Amino acid sequence: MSAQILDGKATAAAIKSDLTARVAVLKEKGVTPGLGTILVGDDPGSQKYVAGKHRDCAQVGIASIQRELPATATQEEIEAAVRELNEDPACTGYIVQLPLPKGIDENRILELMDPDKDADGLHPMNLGRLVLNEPAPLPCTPNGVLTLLRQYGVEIKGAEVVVVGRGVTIGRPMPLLLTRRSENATVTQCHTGTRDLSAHLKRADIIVAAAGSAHLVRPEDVKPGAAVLDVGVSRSAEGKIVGDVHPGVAEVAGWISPNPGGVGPMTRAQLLVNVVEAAERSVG
Ligand SMILES: Nc1nc2c(c(=O)[nH]1)N[C@@H](CN(C=O)c1ccc(C(=O)N[C@@H](CCC(=O)O)C(=O)O)cc1)CN2
Repeated sequence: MSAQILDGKATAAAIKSDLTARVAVLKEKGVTPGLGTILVGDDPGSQKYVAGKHRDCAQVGIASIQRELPATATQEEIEAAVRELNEDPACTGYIVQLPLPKGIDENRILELMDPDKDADGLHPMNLGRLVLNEPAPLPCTPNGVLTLLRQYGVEIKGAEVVVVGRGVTIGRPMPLLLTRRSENATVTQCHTGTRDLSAHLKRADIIVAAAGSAHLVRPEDVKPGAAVLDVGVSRSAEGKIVGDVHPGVAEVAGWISPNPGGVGPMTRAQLLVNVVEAAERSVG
């Protein structure tokens, strides 16, 4: 058996094509959506992701606002950049690229953002709205995972889903999205404290692997025909991406997302969706 590829690159391209048309309509109404990014430090991965976000913006006609601070930036300096984007009328929505350097209070930075400009859906108010089932910008990676599953017709309703990881960008919000009535999945959240990960994985119809642990999910852990989404990123000595999913899983799974080329491009596409939706709300 060889799994069907959940092609994030192609699905993201289709989303961006739709957004290009929507941005053109907004511009006719005198509104140019703008995405801001705050990047602190010189982590090559983060630099690459932020550059990709701005490349996407250029493709669909969204304006880019880039703020870069050195790794030595203080809490106060980062907070000043956040306040500046909160006030900038050209900035429809923005993100603070995570993780921030050690010693910076990340939660305080997120809390300081204007929730109406939170393009990542990670402000506590927006995460709270998600819990309360109120409209909110959805966190980009979890929403990208859902969009990819829907695009390829993977049954989510009633599915047993195992999410591996509990980080703020994916692991925490992913079950919130999956357990909404519109999705109706049953979710088990696993993490480094889980006693028998393999036992949980073996029961899953859908696995979302977001632990950042190379080849954590092995072929023998996967139920034949399951959908496996590889979200985790580790780097080999040569700097190449190594996902959380062992390559042999493709022989057992029914669907698999490549890494790179799977959830990463979807994360970026959903970010643009959040910015365009915010701009559309502003024109009513
Ligand atoms: N503020 C945020 N910070 C971070 C988020 C996030 O959603 N918001 N998620 C991750 C990183 N991330 C988004 O910023 C991200 C990860 C991967 C990609 C991507 O396009 N990956 C490519 C490969 C790129 C490469 O070669 O390295 C792919 O998978 O094909 C985009 C964005 C942590 N921080």
